[in-house]
Amino acid sequence: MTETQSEETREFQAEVRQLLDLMIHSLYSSREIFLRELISNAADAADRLRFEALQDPALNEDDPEPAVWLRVDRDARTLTVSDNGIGMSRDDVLENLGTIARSGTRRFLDSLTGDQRQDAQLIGQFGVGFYSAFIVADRVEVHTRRAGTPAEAGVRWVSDGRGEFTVSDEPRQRRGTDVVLHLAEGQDEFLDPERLRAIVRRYSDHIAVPIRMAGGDDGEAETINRASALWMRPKSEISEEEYQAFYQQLTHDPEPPLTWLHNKVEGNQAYTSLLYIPARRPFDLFDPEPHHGLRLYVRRVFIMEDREGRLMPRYLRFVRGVVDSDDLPLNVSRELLQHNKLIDRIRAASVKRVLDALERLAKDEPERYARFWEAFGSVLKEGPVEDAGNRERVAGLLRFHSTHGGDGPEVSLADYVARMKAGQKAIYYLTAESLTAARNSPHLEVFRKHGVEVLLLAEPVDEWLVTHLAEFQGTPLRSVAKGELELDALGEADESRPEPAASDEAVEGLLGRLREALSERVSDVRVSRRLTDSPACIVVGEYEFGMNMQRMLRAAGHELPQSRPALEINPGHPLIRRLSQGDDGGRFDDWASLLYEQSVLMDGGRLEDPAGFVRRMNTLLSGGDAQTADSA
Ligand SMILES: Nc1ncnc2c1ncn2[C@@H]1O[C@H](COP(=O)(O)OP(=O)(O)OP(=O)(O)O)[C@@H](O)[C@H]1O
Repeated sequence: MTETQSEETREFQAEVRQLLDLMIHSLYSSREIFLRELISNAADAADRLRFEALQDPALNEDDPEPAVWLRVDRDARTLTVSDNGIGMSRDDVLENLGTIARSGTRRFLDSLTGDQRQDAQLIGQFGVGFYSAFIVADRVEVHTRRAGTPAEAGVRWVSDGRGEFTVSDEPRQRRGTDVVLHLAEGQDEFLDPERLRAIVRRYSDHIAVPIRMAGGDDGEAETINRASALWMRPKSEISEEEYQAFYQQLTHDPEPPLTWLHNKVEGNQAYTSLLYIPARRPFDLFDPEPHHGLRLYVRRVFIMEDREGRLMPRYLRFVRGVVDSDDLPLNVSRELLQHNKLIDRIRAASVKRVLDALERLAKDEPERYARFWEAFGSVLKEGPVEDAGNRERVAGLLRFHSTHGGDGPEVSLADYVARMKAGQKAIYYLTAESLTAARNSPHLEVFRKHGVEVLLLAEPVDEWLVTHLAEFQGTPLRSVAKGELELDALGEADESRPEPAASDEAVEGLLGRLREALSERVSDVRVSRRLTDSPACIVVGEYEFGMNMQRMLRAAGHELPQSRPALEINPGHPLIRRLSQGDDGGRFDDWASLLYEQSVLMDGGRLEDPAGFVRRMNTLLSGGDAQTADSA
């Protein structure tokens, strides 16, 4: 095939085009990060080759030592980043470099702030690294061949980054990839070996693959990064800056990590782990498919990034870092990892280390712990659901909003238990759709009156949490919105219950009439021990899903049996008093509906017939004159 026959020109996918436009025109500050991105791709390619060659050594051809090269051609004004990694086939090239937007691209574009410095830092995190070449180059060529394919399968990709790229066949002896940057006007600093060396040291020093550059006048190539596995060095010899730099290379997170744990386990099953707890939440923390995981090495050879969560459970998925085992076989496969005792042991020990560290942080540095909680608290709340074995420990790390706390989520279960009232037998909580809804819920009235603390849970995950966290250190957790309340345990409850202003018979009579009027909608109507200010509220059975949970489940497409809540009324409220005295203007059914409907609304629920509700309310507000309202 001649080159022209194989040549095709394509347009960049729309979002890629937008991205390129941005690279070319606005990401000018910190433009040196392009080198970090290209080196990181090259090193990944080397790692992938090494892994595949474990199964198929022929892929190594006669060039088994992985390396990345930087080459400068002053006359042509090019900088080339080369690797002898896995390389790309023609299809790979088409897919990876232009026709398909990667999932991060849209989100990257959405996250831009307009502040160049900040935006440039986003590049690496969103997996849009390759295109950063166009920050400094006005023409980029990629020459590549996939390992294990013949020389004729080589491919060339060229673009000026302005809308189109061209792909053609190009025989190539060496496997792997060369990325040739034709530097744009004014970018000559990237032809200066000293400058390149400084950038590599700053951003890529701990990349485990050697980065080589033709050095001084003798043309000898020298390795310009450390290319050593930082985690294998003794702790005492690693500076704080080195730990942080390694973290940055691993994550591209511009912010330093909150803390890290570096452990060497000796013995017949030896391994080393270096685990980092980041300080801020990555953009993809809640993606259903995890993008990152701990990096697993076997005797310094990179095996895989553990996206399946074998080394770290999902509720600790924010932990980044490295595990390097001395004892796993080098040809370890994903399947093997699923059932491996050594992996199980490493995982259990790593979880313990992270929980230890979080407990220490919570105890010794509550302010930094609060930062951690803000970033990862809602993920940690998955812990009691996912990890029954560590339920109690994780529960101890949780922080909540509370009727007795300040503005932030700062109350731990231990705090709560320590200040429980004499006679109080449960940790009370309320789940709601939002914090405001929780704070204003009628369910809190009697608790406020008695000064009993209630935890306010307003995140979706909280509903799952409380179904799996029945107790904390022997004290049961109870929803204030479920079942009949037993406030008697608090001693003072009985005397201070709201004084029914109507006679018992009148209230009994009202209950009967309400039951009849609302028989389709509620399971029972009873006198409330919860309310002091509101006329009525909705209550579900002790073992039923709360209203909020029911709404979430339905929204997620679950079919739930129609369960009817109970309606509780407050005989001390003027409205209830009026109704029990028969003062309803001949519109008892409307009043009954209204009581029910306002209770549903206060609970954050939706009405089946909102228009009917508004009509009834207007009728009653205008004095219950049926004629005017109905004919309107
Ligand atoms: N030197 C290379 N060798 C082999 N494949 C490469 C090379 N450079 C890029 N690629 C391929 O192109 C894809 C896109 O690269 P790009 O830098 O845009 O994103 P990415 O590296 O996937 O993102 P992330 O930084 O999240 O890993 C890569 O995933 C890889 O498949």
